[in-house]
Amino acid sequence: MPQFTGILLSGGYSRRMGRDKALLELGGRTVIARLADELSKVAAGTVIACGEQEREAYRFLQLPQIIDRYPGCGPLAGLHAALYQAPTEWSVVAACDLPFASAEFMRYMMGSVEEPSRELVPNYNGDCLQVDAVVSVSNSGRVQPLLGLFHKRVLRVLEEALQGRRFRVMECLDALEVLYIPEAGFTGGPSGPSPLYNMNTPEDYAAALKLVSAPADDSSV
Ligand SMILES: Nc1nc2c(ncn2[C@@H]2O[C@H](COP(=O)(O)OP(=O)(O)OP(=O)(O)O)[C@@H](O)[C@H]2O)c(=O)[nH]1
Repeated sequence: MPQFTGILLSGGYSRRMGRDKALLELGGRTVIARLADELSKVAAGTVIACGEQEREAYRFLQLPQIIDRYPGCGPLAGLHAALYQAPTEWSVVAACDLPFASAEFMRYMMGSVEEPSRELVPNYNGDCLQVDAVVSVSNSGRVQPLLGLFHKRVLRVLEEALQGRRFRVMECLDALEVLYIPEAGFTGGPSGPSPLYNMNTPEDYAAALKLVSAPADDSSV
């Protein structure tokens, strides 16, 4: 299994939430602290990818902060800056709007790049291609690139997109060899909220609070 750098994506404006999503509390911890804990279970080291303006607010985590090289350009810029600095070839990224992203789910994705030979997947011609990224797909069929694994070789595509002011992560995926990992195949974690639960609005936060306070599903009762 290759080593991974953990990237905690936590810049941006949280416009829809109206306040910093990363600092919202869920189950007695801030979202960013929850995710830092999960990443620490699977990554060789974790960095916070944020803008200059978030530096102070996240200092309490005592993690290295990687500041966007393209400020104000969204998640793609955070991913780009952190991959650029990452000491490992592969990184695992989790965004602060996915508060239930779990180490178990990250391990499940990592299984797909466990052995170097498995980095090669046959395409429709039967040729073997080298995987550049592994991204998750929710049960509703939504691709979620901000819980995924990225190899440093994607930097060229990311850099070109940022230079060309094309800021959509999904658009970059089109230029990469991507392995899509369905949430549906994930059976490894404790029952609970979906690791791909997406939290962007106050309503999403209210629903997330209910999810953490819901009693654990115990089928033995
Ligand atoms: N490093 C970095 N991370 C970002 C940036 N913009 C967004 N993110 C992170 O990427 C994830 C997805 O962000 P979005 O929901 O698309 O954007 P947002 O700015 O957080 O929220 P909205 O303003 O409501 O769109 C979140 O975890 C953000 O913390 C950015 O410019 N730099």
